[in-house]
Amino acid sequence: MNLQFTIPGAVTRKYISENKGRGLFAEKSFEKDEVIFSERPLFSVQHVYNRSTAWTCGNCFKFLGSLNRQLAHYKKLFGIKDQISIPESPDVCNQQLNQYEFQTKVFSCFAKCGEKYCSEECRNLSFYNHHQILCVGEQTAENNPIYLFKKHSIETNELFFLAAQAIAFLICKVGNDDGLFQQQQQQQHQQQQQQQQQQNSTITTTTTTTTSTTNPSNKNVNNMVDSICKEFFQEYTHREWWDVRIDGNFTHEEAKIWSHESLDLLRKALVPILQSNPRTNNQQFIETILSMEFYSHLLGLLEMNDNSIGFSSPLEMFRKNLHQLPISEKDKKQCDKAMESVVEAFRDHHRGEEEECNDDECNDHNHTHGSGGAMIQDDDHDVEMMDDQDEFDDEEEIFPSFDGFGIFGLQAMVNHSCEPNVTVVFSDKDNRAYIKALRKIEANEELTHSYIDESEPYDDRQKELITYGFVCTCPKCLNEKKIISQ
Ligand SMILES: C[S@@+](CC[C@H](N)C(=O)[O-])C[C@H]1O[C@@H](n2cnc3c(N)ncnc32)[C@H](O)[C@@H]1O
Repeated sequence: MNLQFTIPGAVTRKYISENKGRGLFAEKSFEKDEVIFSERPLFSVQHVYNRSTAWTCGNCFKFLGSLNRQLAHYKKLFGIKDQISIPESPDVCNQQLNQYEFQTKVFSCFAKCGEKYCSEECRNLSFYNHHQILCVGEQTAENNPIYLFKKHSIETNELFFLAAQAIAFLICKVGNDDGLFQQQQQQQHQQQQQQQQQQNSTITTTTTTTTSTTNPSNKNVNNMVDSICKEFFQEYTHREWWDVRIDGNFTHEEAKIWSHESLDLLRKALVPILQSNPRTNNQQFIETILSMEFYSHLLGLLEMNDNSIGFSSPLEMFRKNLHQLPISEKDKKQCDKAMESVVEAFRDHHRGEEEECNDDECNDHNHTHGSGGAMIQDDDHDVEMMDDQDEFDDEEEIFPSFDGFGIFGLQAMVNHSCEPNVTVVFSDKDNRAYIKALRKIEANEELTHSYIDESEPYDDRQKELITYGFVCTCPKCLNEKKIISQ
C-alpha cells in the first residue's frame, strides 16, 4: 500500500503514550493558514443519500460537466421539461463568470452500471483499483450478490461500502499483474538469489523462480497478502467494529448481525471472482480476506480512522453570487430563469428530507455515518443542513454539496484536541485533503484536530469522545473540568 508516516521536513509520526498511541508532529514551524501537507484518500465513498443530488465523479468527486450540464442533470432528475439554460458567455464579464464555470467531460463506466467519471484517467483508476470487482453492470439481476450486498449496505450501514472498496482494492492488487506484484516477485527473487549465494548452490534457483512466475497462487500470494494486510492493520488503530461503532443509533447486537449478513453476501459475490483468477485462487487468501475476523477489524479500523469529505457545488456558489456578478440585468434574469424550476424542486426535496428526518427521529444510519475524525470541508462552506428548512434566507443551500467519507493515510494519525491547531480542507480540484495550521505551530509540536464540535459544553464533548474510546485531557478540557469541580 506504500503507506508513509513521515514527510521529510514537514511532519513525522511519533509514539506518545499507551493511552494516546501515536500522533503526528510538526518537523518545523508553520505560520497560521499555512498548508502543512496534503494527501489523497486511500479509500473513499459518497454518502448514499447524497448520490442522486450531488452529481460528481465516481473517483475524484469533482462535480461533473458544467453549470449547464449540472442543471440539465437535475432537470432530468426532477422531470422538469424547460430547456432554459445559463447564457454560455454573458457579454459583460466573462472572466467573472469563469470563476464559477467549469468543464469536465462525462465518461460512463465501461460496463455501463451508471457510475460516471470526469476523465478517462479517473475511470481507469477506479476500475483498476476496485470497481472491476464491485461493478453491478448494466442490467443487474435482483439476485446478483453484489447488488444484494449494496442493497443491504444501504439498508443497514454504508461503512460496508468502504470496507468492500478496501477488500476489492486488495483483490485487484493481488489479481492484477501490477507493479506491486512484480515488486514482490523481484524482492523474493533477490532474497532467493542472496540465499542461494550464501548456500553457494545452483540447484534450486531456476525451479523456484519459475514457480513464482508461473504459479503465483501459492506462497508468493500468501506473502504478499500477509504483508499488505499486516501493514494496514499494524499501522492503524482497530478493534472489532461492534465494539467501536460511534453511531449510537444501532446496537452492538445489530452491528454484529449486519456484519455477518454483509460478509455472507460479499462472500457469495467475491468467492467465484477470486476462484476464477489463478492469481487469487488461493484458499489461504480467500479465507483471510473474507473471514469475519478480517471484516470486523477492517470495519473497526475504518470507523476509528475515517474522515468526512465535503465541498460545495459550483452551481450553488454561482447561484449565491449571481447578483454580485458584474453582468447585465438581462443575463442575470436569464440565469435566474434557468435555475428557477430546479431551485423550487430542490426546496421541495429538502423539505421532504427534513420531514422524513423528523418522522424517523433521524435514525437514518446512512445519513448519520461520517464519524472518526474531523469534518473536511472547503474553505467557505458549511456542509451542515439548516435547522429550519422552512425559513429560507440567503444562506440556505439549494444545490447540495458533495458529502462523503474516506480514509486518509497520514491524517488518520492526527489525534483529537478541543483546542485544535490544524483544520482539514478538501479540494475537489485535485481530490486532496489539505491540512492547514489554525495558528502558528512550533517545530516538534503535536498536530491536533477536532473530531467533534468543540464549541459544545464539556459534558457533551466527553460523551461524544467516549465513543472514540478516550476521555479528552486537552488543556481546554482540563481547565473546564477544574472549574466544574470547584
Ligand atoms: C484517528 S486515530 C489517531 C491516531 C492514533 N493515536 C494511533 O496511534 O493510531 C484515533 C484514536 O487515537 C486515540 N486518540 C485520539 N485523540 C486522543 C486524545 N486526545 N486523547 C487520548 N487518545 C486519543 C484514540 O484511541 C482514538 O480512537
